[in-house]
Amino acid sequence: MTTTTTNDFSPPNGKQNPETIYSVNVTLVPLPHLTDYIPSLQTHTTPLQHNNFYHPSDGFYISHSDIILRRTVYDLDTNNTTLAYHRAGPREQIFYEPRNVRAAIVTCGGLCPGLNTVIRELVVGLWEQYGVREVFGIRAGYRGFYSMEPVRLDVKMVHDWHKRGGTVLETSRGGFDLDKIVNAIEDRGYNQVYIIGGDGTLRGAVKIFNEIRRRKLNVGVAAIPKTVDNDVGIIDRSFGFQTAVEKAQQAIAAAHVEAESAPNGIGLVKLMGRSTGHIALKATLSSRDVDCCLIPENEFYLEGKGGLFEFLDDRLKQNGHAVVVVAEGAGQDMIPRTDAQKQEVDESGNPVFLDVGVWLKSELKRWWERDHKGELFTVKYIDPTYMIRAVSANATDNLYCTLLAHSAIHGIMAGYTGFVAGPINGNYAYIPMDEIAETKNLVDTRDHNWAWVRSVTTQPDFGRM
Ligand SMILES: Nc1ncnc2c1ncn2[C@@H]1O[C@H](COP(=O)(O)OP(=O)(O)OP(=O)(O)O)[C@@H](O)[C@H]1O
Ligand SMILES: O=P(O)(O)OC[C@H]1O[C@](O)(CO)[C@@H](O)[C@@H]1O
Ligand SMILES: [Mg+2]
Repeated sequence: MTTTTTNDFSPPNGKQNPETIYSVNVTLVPLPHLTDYIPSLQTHTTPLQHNNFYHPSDGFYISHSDIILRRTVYDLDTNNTTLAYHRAGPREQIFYEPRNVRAAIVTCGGLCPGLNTVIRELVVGLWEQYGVREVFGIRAGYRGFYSMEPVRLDVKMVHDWHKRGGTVLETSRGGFDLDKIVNAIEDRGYNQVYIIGGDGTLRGAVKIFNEIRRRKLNVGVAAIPKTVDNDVGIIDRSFGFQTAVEKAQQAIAAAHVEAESAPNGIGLVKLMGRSTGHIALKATLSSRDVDCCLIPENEFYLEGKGGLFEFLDDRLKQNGHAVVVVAEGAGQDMIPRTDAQKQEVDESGNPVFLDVGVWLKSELKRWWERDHKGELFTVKYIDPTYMIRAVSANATDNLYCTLLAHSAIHGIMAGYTGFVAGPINGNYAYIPMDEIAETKNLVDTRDHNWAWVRSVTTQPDFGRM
């Protein structure tokens, strides 16, 4: 980056000095590489050089000095800094002989549209672009490394997997046993490990990578972030999220039809989002049928001035119907629960939620009975929870999954390890796993997206302003 600076940022007369140069301070985030702990590793020219379908021309190969800026928007009046990451893509020199590669692919955590596409494209990319012939699917998540026989994968087998929802390899929660997993990786002779999963999976992947590095194993580890909730930070969005939002709209449309077809009808839709309201937010913005969107990042209340009931009372008087979208993680603190329920966690240690939709439906009915006894009223509750994530990916997500998988392969082949492949401002980058495992992408209720939701719905701010 240039270091020349000037403080003359004044364009009001429309005449910007064409020679003005501004500066941005860039800090390049170091990316782990196998040669950090195995300095003797040999390089090989990539087989892409002789691939019938790729014709490497100028600019085809990415070099170690190609970077992607984390921030692309700057205010020239302030002292600007940004992090930068190594750019994803094929390298001319690689650190594996393809015929010696034994790759393992695992999917962990909940389902997400596009999982099968990522698996398919890892197999196809390794096979077609690099000539790798030993690719194994680990069954049923992390536990599969040490407790099940792997499945041998080939291009023919995975041919139509992108058309299928779920994960053909199967997935699970829990079962993370670091020693057993890394022992299995060693014993089975895997030298490339591709891990597809969400925040919990990424935290596990960091531990696997650290243990592999501690043992100085010649094994590259890459992760591809997966979460229908879109709660992984740094990257633009997670795959499958758009498909899920699209699917969620069908539920909202149905809730709207039900609500407007009844006197004082309320359509209530619960959408996924354990601790983030991204699906609810984007489905609300794109549907425009929603009167109120409730998310975990913005606490709400029911009774009194500025509460949900007062708002719905007005909306029913004005329009005769209303649609409420609630993210599953919203309002959890208001739902009465037993001590045992308070302690409940799933096999991965995630808290188990009570059904906010069921609770809200009964609270709405209680409110109406109390304040409007004798007047017609109906609440139609739609819970499409698993329907929005159990579908196959849409076209955009399928293409996205392909680029993610191929980026991961190129990175591992280039000797990088302990990284996540993902897009930052539209460009694919390699991000150290530990950095991404520590970030969380929450809805920022101070930014324009949430303001937009509020302006579209005119819902209350629940005391935030
Ligand atoms: N801190 C951690 N350290 C090691 N392993 C972990 C950790 N957290 C979770 N895991 C393991 O990662 C796997 C997936 O975790 P989890 O069930 O939380 O799903 P996830 O990856 O967060 O995906 P999602 O939440 O999108 O469904 C499980 O096998 C779990 O045991
Ligand atoms: O698959 P399970 O264990 O029912 O978990 C459901 C959770 O998984 C997710 O789909 C992804 O984390 C959440 O939205 C949801 O809370
Ligand atoms: Mg998770």
